[in-house]
Order: sequence, then C-alpha cells, then structure tokens
Amino acid sequence: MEGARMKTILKRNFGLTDSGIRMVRRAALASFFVNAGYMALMLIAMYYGDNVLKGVIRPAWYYLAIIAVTLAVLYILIDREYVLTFNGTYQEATNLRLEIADQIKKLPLSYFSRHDLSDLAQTIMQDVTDLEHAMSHSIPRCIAYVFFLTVMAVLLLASNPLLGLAALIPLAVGLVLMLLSQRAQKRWTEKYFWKMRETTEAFQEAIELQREIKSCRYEDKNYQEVSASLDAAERLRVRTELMQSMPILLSTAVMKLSIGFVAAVSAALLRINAVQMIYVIGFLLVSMRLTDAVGVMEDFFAEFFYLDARIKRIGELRNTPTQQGKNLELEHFDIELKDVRFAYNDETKVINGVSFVAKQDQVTAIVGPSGCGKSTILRLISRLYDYDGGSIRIDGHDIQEISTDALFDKVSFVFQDVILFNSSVLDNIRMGRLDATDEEVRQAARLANCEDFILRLPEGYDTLIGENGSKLSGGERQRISIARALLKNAPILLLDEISASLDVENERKIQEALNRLITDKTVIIVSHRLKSIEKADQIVVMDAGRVEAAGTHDELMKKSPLYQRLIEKSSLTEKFTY
Ligand SMILES: Nc1ncnc2c1ncn2[C@@H]1O[C@H](COP(=O)(O)OP(=O)(O)OP(=O)(O)O)[C@@H](O)[C@H]1O
Repeated sequence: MEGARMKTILKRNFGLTDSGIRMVRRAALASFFVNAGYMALMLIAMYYGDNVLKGVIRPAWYYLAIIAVTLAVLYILIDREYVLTFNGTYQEATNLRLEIADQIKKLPLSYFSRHDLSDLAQTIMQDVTDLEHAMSHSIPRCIAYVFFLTVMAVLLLASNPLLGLAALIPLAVGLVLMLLSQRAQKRWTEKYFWKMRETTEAFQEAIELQREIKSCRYEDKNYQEVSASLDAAERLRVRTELMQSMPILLSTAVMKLSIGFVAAVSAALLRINAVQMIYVIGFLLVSMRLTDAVGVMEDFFAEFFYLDARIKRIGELRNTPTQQGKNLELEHFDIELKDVRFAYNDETKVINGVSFVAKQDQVTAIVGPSGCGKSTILRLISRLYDYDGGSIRIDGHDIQEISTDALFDKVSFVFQDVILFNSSVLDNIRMGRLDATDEEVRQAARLANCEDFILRLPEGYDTLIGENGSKLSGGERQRISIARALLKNAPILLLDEISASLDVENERKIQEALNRLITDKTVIIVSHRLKSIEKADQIVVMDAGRVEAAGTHDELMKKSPLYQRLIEKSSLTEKFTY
C-alpha cells in the first residue's frame, strides 16, 4: 500500500495525528518482521525435516545454533515492536486528550448547553481509551498482517500454485464474509453505543438530582426508569454481540477448511508423485499459521467496527468550530451593542435586535420581566456565547475578533450561579487573580464583606468549602464572587444580581461590597431589585428579547409604561409577606 494512501486511511478511519501515523508505521514494520521471524522458525523445522528425509544428518549444535540465533533476533524484534507500539500509543492518546481539552477550552458555552456533559466526559476518557487499545493492540498489527499475508500468498502461489490456492481460497472467502458483514456490525455497535450513553446520562441525572428526587418522592419511578433503560441496553448488547459473533464464527469455520483443503490436494498430488513430502509438511504448517493470522485479523476488524461510532464522536468534537480572535490590547471600554440577535437553539430567538451603549465609568442597568433575555446579554458581551447577528464592539473592535483570553482579561463577572471549587476559601478568591498574594486576597475579602463569615469557618481562610461551595449560603457565595472580582479589578464588570431574596443584613453587606466594586468601571448590572439601580447612569428596559426603552430612572418613569409596571410590581413584592 502506498504511504500517502495509508496515511489518509489512518487519518480518516482512526483520526490519528501525523506523529501517531509515524508511530503506527514503525510499529507495523516491527510487527511485520516479528511475523516473518515466526515463519523463519517454521522454515527451520522444514529444513530439519528435509534433512531427515534426505538422510543428511548434521550435528545437533548446528540446528540448535540456527534456532538460538533466530530466537535472539525474534526477541529483539518483539522488544522493538512492544516499545514502539506502547510508547507511541500512550504519547498519541495523551496528545489526543490534550488536544480535546484545548478544543474544549476554546468552545463557546453554547456547545455545552447543546451537548450532554456525561457524553463529553466519556468521549474524553472512555472513547480515547478504546482508541488507545486499538492503537496499541490492533492497528499496527493489522497493517503488518495485511503485508505479511500478501507476501505469504505470493510465496505460496509461486512455490506450488495448486497447494497455494488450496490454502488461500478458504482464507480469502472467510475474510470477505467478515468484511461483508461490516455495515451490520457498525450499525449495531453504534446503536449500542448511543444506548449506553443514554443509560449513563440517566444514571448521572439520578445521582445529581437526588435532592429533587427524594423531595418529590420520585425514587420508585426513577428507579424503574433507570432499570428499564439498563434492561434495554442489556438486550441491545446481546443482539449486538450476536451480530458480531455470527459473521466471525461463520468465517472462522470457512477458514478452517484451509488445512483440510491443503491435506486433500496434497494427498492427490502425493499419489501421482507431483509433490515432495517436505512441501506437504511445509504447506500444512504454513496454512495453520495463516489461518491463525487471519483469525486474529478478524478480531482486529471486529474491534475497528466497534470503534467506528466512538471515533466519529471524537472526530465531531475535534471538528467543532472554536472561538477565534486575536490577542488585542484593549484600552477603552465603552461597550456598543448594535442590532444584536441570538438564539440558544435553532428554533427560538432569545435576543432580537438589541442596541445600546454601556459607557466607560458609568453604570448601565438592564431590567425587564423574567426570561426577557437580560442574563443572555451579559453572556454575549463576555463571549460565553457568540451572538448570531448584529455586533458588539469594545474599543472599536468586534468582540468576535478578540480572543477570549484577551477579553476575559478585561472582564470580571459576578453571576447569580456562583461556581466555587472544592478548595480553600483563600484559593477560591484567588481565582480572580492567580498571582495575588495572601494579603491581597484577604484585603479583597474584607472589602467584599466576607471576612466575618470566613473567620467563623472552622479553619478560616484555609477551610475547604465543599463542592460548589455547598457549605456556604447563597449570599456568602455571592460575596466570595465579589471578592474575586475586586481582586481582579478588571475595567469591565458584568453583574448578574442574585435574584433569590436575601436577609436584610446580607443584602446590605452585598450592596456595600458592590458599591466598592463598581467604581471607575464600565458596569452592566442585571438587576432584579429595582430599588438598587434607581441611581444608575442608564437603565435599559428589555421585553421579549428587545429594548423597550432606555434612559435614567426619572426619564423612564415618564416614558416607559413597562418600566412603570416593573417598579409598581417590585414595590408590591417588597410589601409581600407570608
Ligand atoms: N442555556 C440555555 N439554553 C436554552 N435556552 C436558554 C438558556 N438559558 C436561557 N434560556 C432561555 O432564554 C430566555 C432568556 O433567558 P435569560 O436567562 O437571559 O432571561 P432573564 O431575563 O435573565 O431571566 P431572569 O430574570 O428570570 O433571570 C429564556 O426563555 C430562557 O428559557
């Protein structure tokens, strides 16, 4: 097979990188010579048999020396094959995982909201592991076997065409039968693959939603659903195994005929003295070896068919377009939105032509009914999602031309759903600026009004705060997030105010911390407590993905009926009691 063609096949079918392909080639070459080495042992046996039949008896050391040298060479070849294959494989799998991790870093958040996360995790871990197994055990050996069998077929046909055909025809028929079944095998393994993904997702959901499941007394129903999904996966597995093993068994049976054919043709040829006994022994030995080799190749093919769906999945992930952009140095921080449009999925437009300018050193508040797209605007400005139409410009540059690294450098977020890591309080705040000293972190914590509750924690700043900050209240989590933003001190601040009601003390502390945070920045606040943004320089009133009106509180009280209604409702909410 020509080198470039092999490269294309390996790239297309297994998604290997250039260095992976080089590794596979070297390992395949070593594997080819290992096969040739095994064959040499057989030739030595034949040579010995020939000498015995012809009455040429040499001293034992002569035969032993030949065997010893062949075994030594074989040992070296096996060692090379092993080293080349396994070292290269682990390197390739590591590269692949790193490449995927790098790709994930550059994917917009929209990718994650459209894909299941357990599927993604399994692609990185399980699918790459499966591919890794094929790279170390099957791909190089399969290539070596193809070359080896071709060479052997030519040699057999050249040395005795009749015996050669007797040995090769059953092998070829068996192989063709196996290849004919490939579509069915791929289809069934793909079905099973997706069913397993679905089942894992059901399990993950059942684990993650334990609190909701228990509180809604949904345990029995949930148990039934998960076990039904498992049963269906099990049934599919049995069918898939059947669809895989039937062609293998059938073609193995056909291939076993090779030895019988050689024996039958040999008997006929021996009767008419058309072949020497030593040839017969040789052909029987070689056809046994070839039957084994083709059998192993069939196992490789079965593994490749099984891998098909997994490799497609890895390929999809690698080929998903990532967020591009240059590392621009931004100096001015007005944010200009012009006719911005966006949909999370193809069906519904969530943002439908939004335009406004958030000025540097000013506070712009976005208000509007629940679900009108306020938080989405913040996600678009920070490139957590890329907008579909219109433009968002900072310092004259469209943000889609700015790399996310350069943009995130200039933007701090304080979101409603504050994500905290299961590490110490100190490290969680340090996320704002990784090179901050402990004292700078403590200073930020003090400014964000965090220190009182941090010092009450068992180990103060060194307390581990549990997965996603589960040991902290909503208000405390948001204050940690404010401390991070204070530490980062980026010129743009995006603030999605916590919507859940906080107690008066917590609210006052958050407000104080926020006031310290917002000075001298381009601030965009999504606010659910209208009282807090009455003094904002500009208030943008949104409704169903559009801007209904914009201006100061006083202006809007005159010109925006929606704003008036929102103010009215919010003062009603403030009076609401249980
Ligand atoms: N990740 C997502 N995938 C699909 N749809 C989403 C996603 N996030 C939000 N939406 C939808 O987009 C619309 C706008 O949501 P957004 O969170 O921007 O509204 P909001 O005005 O901030 O709401 P609220 O005041 O209740 O926080 C809603 O209809 C919501 O269901």
